[in-house]
Amino acid sequence: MKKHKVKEVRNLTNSTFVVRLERNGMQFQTGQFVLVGTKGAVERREYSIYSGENENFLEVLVREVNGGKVSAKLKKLKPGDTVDVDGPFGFFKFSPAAFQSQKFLFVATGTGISPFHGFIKTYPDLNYQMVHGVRLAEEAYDHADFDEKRMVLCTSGDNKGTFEGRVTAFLKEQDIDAETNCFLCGNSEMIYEVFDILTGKGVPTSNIYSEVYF
Ligand SMILES: Cc1cc2nc3c(=O)[nH]c(=O)nc-3n(C[C@H](O)[C@H](O)[C@H](O)COP(=O)(O)OP(=O)(O)OC[C@H]3O[C@@H](n4cnc5c(N)ncnc54)[C@H](O)[C@@H]3O)c2cc1C
Repeated sequence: MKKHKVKEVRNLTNSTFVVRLERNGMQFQTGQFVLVGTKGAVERREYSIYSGENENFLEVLVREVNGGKVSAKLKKLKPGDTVDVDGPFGFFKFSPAAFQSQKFLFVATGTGISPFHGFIKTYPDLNYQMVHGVRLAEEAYDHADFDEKRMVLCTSGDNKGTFEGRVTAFLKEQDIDAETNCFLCGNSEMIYEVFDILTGKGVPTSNIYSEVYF
């Protein structure tokens, strides 16, 4: 475990924020996660790495969960504070060179967009479509960092996104090339449903990769 100093906390909504930490030389592959906790705390939680492999800082995107033990403490962090970080861990690693087809579909709910932010920061020239599902359009976390033409914002609680409804409803309407490499990240319910939609459209299970948050 290492101590990392907080450089900045950037609020994106009332409950969601980006914590920028000193990188301290940490090597990782985009898509991996770190365990983060406040200084000396017993409890730590997994957070996908939001920043790119080549940036000189380490970022995580966190949503404060109601009554959550760790996320509520992270919300109170200030520049200069220290957090405990372990890792990197995980197999949701992304390296475009590993794929024959260079067509990528990224599907996320809520803060599940975090690893994909890391992907595009690391590999800005990717041929991808990002489908992001949130309740309200204000939860379009840092969408300006993505290519506007490649982003679909699905909103289930207002009509201010590109598509009104859940990511599952959007995907059901799409033709998806079976060669597409599909990456899913977020809550388990979405992942199971999207998995069925994609396989139903002929995408082989070997082309589907997922990271479950809760
Ligand atoms: C591999 C991995 C990567 C993750 N990456 C991120 C990330 O990048 N950003 C992020 O915000 N979270 C991420 N999470 C979730 C995170 O690890 C914590 O579970 C979350 O911050 C809640 O922790 P807590 O201690 O505040 O709440 P707890 O006290 O542990 O739990 C409170 C309750 O909230 C539920 N819960 C957990 N996460 C959410 C959520 N996002 N929305 C609604 N309910 C939830 C739990 O199931 C639990 O019932 C990731 C989880 C995993 C397994």
